[in-house]
Amino acid sequence: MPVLVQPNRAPRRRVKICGLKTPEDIAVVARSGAVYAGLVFFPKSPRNIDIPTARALALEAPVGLAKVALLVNPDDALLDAVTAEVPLDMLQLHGSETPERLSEIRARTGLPVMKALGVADAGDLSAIADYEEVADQLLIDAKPPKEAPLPGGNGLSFDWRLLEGRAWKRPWMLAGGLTPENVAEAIRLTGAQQVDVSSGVESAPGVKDPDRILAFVQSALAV
Ligand SMILES: O=C(O)c1ccccc1N[C@@H]1O[C@H](COP(=O)(O)O)[C@@H](O)[C@H]1O
Repeated sequence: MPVLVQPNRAPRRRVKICGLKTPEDIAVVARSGAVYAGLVFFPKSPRNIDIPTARALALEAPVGLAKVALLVNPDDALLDAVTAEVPLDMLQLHGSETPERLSEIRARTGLPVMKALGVADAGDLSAIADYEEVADQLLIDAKPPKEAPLPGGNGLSFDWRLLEGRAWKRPWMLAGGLTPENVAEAIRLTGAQQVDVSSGVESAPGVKDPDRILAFVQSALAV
């Protein structure tokens, strides 16, 4: 009898590719072995898409590719509009949402929430404890500089040694300036089992590069 499932051979590490805008992006991400596809709802971003486009992309995604909506301080109207139209598996909250607001969003949408937290130095790590009880996952990203136009997606990294040996209460994802060239080192230093990338797999802002997506996932899963 053929063996259809080989759980012991499935990589434990999970990769998210964020800022997908076209059916071709979805196809290459699905083929790459990544398990999360990020859809950005933030007008200032070069990766922003409207709700009908997001719906079409989400419907293209094969079973097994989780659709993650990236939102920045969304109000209830935006949450309702996005979740009514787009079949989603998780929300990524990349603004200054408080733990209380996170709980509200979780209850309102019925979706798991991943809270992005920016890190520049050791002092920023104290915020992790504030969210560990309410977030389903944490996303640890580089803190954007004050003048940065975006709260994330800037291709900036932080000192990964700050996370070395840390005990985590929640599943978490490492982000910020990851590339096919540096992701393996980032994983080794931080012990991250999940990694997220946007600008590091682009040929221009908002334009995904299939070869870089494939190289990124291959490097991340090979560690
Ligand atoms: O990708 C964006 O345009 C974006 C906009 C607003 C908030 C977050 C955004 N992206 C997220 O930022 C991190 C790091 O991205 P990068 O790899 O350094 O470009 C990642 O979690 C993206 O999902």
